Amino acid sequence: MSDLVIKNLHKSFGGRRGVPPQHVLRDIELTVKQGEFVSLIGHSGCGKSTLLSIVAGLQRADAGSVMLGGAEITAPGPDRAMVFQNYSLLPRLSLLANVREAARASRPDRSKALLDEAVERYLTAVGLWEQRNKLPSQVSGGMQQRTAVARAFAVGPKVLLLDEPFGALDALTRARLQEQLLELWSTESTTETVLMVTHGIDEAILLADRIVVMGNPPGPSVVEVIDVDLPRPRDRVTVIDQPAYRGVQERLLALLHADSAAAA
Ligand SMILES: Nc1ncnc2c1ncn2[C@@H]1O[C@H](COP(=O)(O)OP(=O)(O)OP(=O)(O)O)[C@@H](O)[C@H]1O
Repeated sequence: MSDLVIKNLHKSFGGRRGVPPQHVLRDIELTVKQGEFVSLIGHSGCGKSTLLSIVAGLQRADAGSVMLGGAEITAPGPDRAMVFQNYSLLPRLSLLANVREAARASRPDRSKALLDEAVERYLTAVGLWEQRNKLPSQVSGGMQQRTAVARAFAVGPKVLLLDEPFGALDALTRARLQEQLLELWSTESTTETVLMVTHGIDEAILLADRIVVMGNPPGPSVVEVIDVDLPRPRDRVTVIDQPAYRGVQERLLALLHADSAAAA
């Protein structure tokens, strides 16, 4: 099984030239099971992006380990793909070339036919096949983010890491992209596990199987893990009437409010 297992993880920044270290992540113990969708939520600065980038292999922890399928993560790899808030497409490449180049570089052993098939499938799934020859500057922010999502799926990762990917989008575009993400994750891809940073309580409940509430230092990084016991597929209009939805929403609000009160 390709579970993602985080054990005893610590991370600080600074701590040189007489400046005390800033402890950002403290003693994180978290297992994300293969096939799970887990959201990370917490106030600004509690270390959500830092945790995601350690799982991506872009940063190293000071102590502890992150294992994927029994192997320790020490560097980026094609078994993980990350989507950032700010689109991060290459400006001189078309949407098609952005997706194709990332997919080709991450899996050079894939045949041209399989590569072309993956690129077309994911650009079509996010509704951008017709726009494929445009440059990022010629399309909207929402379209750029859809391209970034298509690119991440085309890489064929086991684990998708999403760092607040819809934060910069308007509500309608965000809703559409949430649906496309769920569709891709649940039906059309090799991607089984999703770890997603969000600031949106409703977004976390709509998408996740479990929500990890993170707190600001000096307390522990993981304050509570909440199960979202709502059947799938979830409909954003009707899901909010379910008692389980209200329960999770109230618990999240209480925890996040308590953390802001402690930080004040
Ligand atoms: N490379 C770095 N060097 C020094 N400090 C850093 C570095 N990266 C992050 N930090 C600090 O670590 C803390 C956590 O940052 P991080 O971006 O992980 O938080 P976050 O929870 O994702 O915040 P936000 O919700 O605002 O994006 C912040 O105080 C930040 O300034």
